[in-house]
Amino acid sequence: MDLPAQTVPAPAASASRKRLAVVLLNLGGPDAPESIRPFLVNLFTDPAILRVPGFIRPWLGRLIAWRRTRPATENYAILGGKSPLLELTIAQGQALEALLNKDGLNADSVEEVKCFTAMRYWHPMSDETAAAVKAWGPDEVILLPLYPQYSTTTTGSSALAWIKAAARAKLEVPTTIICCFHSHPGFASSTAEIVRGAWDKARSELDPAIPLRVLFSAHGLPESIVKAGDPYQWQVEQTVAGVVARLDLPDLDHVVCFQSRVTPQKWIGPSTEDELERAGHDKVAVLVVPIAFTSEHSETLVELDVEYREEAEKLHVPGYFRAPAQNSHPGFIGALADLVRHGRTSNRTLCSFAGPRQCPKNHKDCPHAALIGRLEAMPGTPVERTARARTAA
Ligand SMILES: C=CC1=C(C)c2cc3[nH]c(cc4nc(cc5[nH]c(cc1n2)c(C)c5CCC(=O)O)C(CCC(=O)O)=C4C)c(C)c3C=C
Ligand SMILES: [Fe+2]
Ligand SMILES: [Fe+2]
Repeated sequence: MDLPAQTVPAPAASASRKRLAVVLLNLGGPDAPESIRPFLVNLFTDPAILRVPGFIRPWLGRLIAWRRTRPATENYAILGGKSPLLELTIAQGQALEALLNKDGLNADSVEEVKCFTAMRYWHPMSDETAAAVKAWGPDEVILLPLYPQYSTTTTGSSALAWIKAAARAKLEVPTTIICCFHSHPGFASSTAEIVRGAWDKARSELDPAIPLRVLFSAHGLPESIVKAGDPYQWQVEQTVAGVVARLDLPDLDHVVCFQSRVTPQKWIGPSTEDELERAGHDKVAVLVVPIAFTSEHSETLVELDVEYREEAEKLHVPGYFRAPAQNSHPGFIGALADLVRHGRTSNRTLCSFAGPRQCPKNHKDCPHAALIGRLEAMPGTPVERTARARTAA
């Protein structure tokens, strides 16, 4: 596969010039119709996603992927047979790289920053990217998930995949993992700016007599994963509270809901579809805000823009509007730059937007409780080396 953003010249070693590789972690999406099935197989055979005994997983995962291929193919056909996620993630990386190189990271040191992309379920995946990062020869690596809220199924899974790939590539440099930024002030403000713009536009198009309700719609999760201790739902609620506080819309009618249920188990709710039904019943228009995706992809462009819009019409919802995802919004890229700066100076292997653990104790799958030990115990990995160096210091 051609990876223009990651084919980089070999390092021109210089003692005074430090190199920082920022690896953007994202989910990935098929790049052609024939990639849809193998992409889904990668997704459904991930132990973080399909929590069944290991000997059943390859069979069951393939079966679920096979069943999902048809609806997924129909969805991706609307987008020309592929996901836009890679292009949008590369664009975010380019904007972040330009900003970090322009503004610098520390007043007292001159550094060169390069952004790379590692996708979890489709190319470029961690092994390819770890090799590209190694070839560039950084002094330090920062892993930056494009998921604001931590879930074992997303950031947790990607971080583990990266650490294993980095060990295979013998990429032995200090590595910091930014685990979440659900309540980062810059992230909340830039999201509020986007939502406020969409709100003002919707209001200007809507009959003033019709009330408008904001549906903050996040990707759902099976309830069993949340009950097992995954902090994702709690973190989504924190994001929404932070964004609403910055909207300057007193008494805003809003709700947090969850979309994209793809397995038969019980998923967390309320579902976005149920909220559309309630809006139809209450005769209020809706502004749907994707709150757990930072770029457009199949679930915003197809599920929100096509399927739920049609559903809203059927349910006689008197108006349907959708706020865009962050993509390369300057405020959002500024927030990512701040996370990188903070991660570098935190002196932590695992760093939230504010440094230490943010999740209340009952979320036992918070990475500060559940992931850090596993990462540090992986022999020969960059994280283990960072941990040892930090312990020694
Ligand atoms: C916050 C983000 C996400 C969480 C949490 C998440 C959990 C999760 N996802 C599935 C199954 C599928 N997800 C699919 C696509 C997809 N998922 C996310 C994000 C989260 N997933 C994104 C950004 C994308 C889109 C990629 C793209 O198309 O550009 C898909 C494939 C599409 C489809 O078939 O509709 C599946 C399947 C599960 C089971 C799960 C938690 C257990
Ligand atoms: Fe998903
Ligand atoms: Fe946490």
